[in-house]
Amino acid sequence: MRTNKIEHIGVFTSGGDSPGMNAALYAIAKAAKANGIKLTGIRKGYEGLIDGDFTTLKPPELQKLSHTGGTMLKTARSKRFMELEGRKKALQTLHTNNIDALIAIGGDGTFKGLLAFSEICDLPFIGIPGTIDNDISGTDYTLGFDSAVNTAIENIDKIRDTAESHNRVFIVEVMGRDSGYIALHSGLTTGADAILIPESGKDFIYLLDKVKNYDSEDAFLVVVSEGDEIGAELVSSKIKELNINVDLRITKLGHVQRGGNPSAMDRMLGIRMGVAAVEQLLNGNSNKMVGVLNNQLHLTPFEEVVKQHQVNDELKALLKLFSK
Ligand SMILES: Nc1ncnc2c1ncn2[C@@H]1O[C@H](COP(=O)(O)OP(=O)(O)OP(=O)(O)O)[C@@H](O)[C@H]1O
Ligand SMILES: O=P(O)(O)OC[C@H]1O[C@](O)(CO)[C@@H](O)[C@@H]1O
Repeated sequence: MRTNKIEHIGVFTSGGDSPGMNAALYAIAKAAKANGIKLTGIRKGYEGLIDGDFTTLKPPELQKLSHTGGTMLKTARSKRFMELEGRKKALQTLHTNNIDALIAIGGDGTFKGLLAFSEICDLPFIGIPGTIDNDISGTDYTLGFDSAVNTAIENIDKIRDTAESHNRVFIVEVMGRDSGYIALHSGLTTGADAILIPESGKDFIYLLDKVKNYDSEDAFLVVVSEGDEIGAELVSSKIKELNINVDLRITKLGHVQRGGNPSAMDRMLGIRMGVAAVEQLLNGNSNKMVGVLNNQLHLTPFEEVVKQHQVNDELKALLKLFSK
């Protein structure tokens, strides 16, 4: 535990934006003000940390933005921070501006960045998991995942309407990078006929078995994660090989899943984790991520966090049951 007094916190969002980031920033601003701490917003993730691209954050302004998607601090994927030279420049910027602690909201890449930074910088860092992918250990859900799933299901429901009207096969690709969480949640909750995720080797076999019996008098919906090793195009050609008469379309939902107002769950997650991040810094914690496990706030060291959050056996069993 650290004992140095913290008077000035810097906060930034990094990696892909995710709904709920603005709610977390509002909570951080509230908690900082309540504790008499100066708060500086760092724009464009690690890019702003390197360049000293700063802004002041005040609770009344953030209050009006906490229900919105995206991130008011902007975000970036920074090549320069991957290099030691960039990290050294960031360290210099922190010292020049008398920032004595950092809160980062981002995904596993962002926390890998903080781990690399901690080799040359001994200031305390706390992370908040903000990514739609839900691919982070140490929290049941990441900020933005619930909103992204809700956006995906709203769109898949719409696709079902047209698919049923035309008796078509639809392959809907959803985001998630290497993680199948968005596909699994959106596929199960929209009654998809098949769900393909990177974590399962059997899902494609279930699909082929099922599509053989497809009677062309109904819709057939496939939800495929972008990280699945087979991919939407190959799935399409395999289905056509089995049945050349199928009327098939591919829809890639893409970045629509990242935007939009955060769900109630993501707003609450942002508020809880934002306040906790400030409190944990003041408690002397460092190099840890705040998460929510079993509905309790939980701290996990960054080294643990960057190991991928796996789709668990219960969810895999559901995938099997609903795919057959
Ligand atoms: N090993 C590393 N060393 C230094 N910096 C890193 C490292 N890995 C990632 N970063 C920094 O963290 C940034 C954010 O990582 P990344 O682009 O992977 O997004 P992320 O935080 O995983 O979010 P998302 O899940 O939304 O994509 C990178 O652009 C890079 O600047
Ligand atoms: O917007 P970009 O940089 O193309 O990144 C897309 C990736 O970011 C995410 O939206 C969040 O990590 C992934 O689901 C997706 O693979």
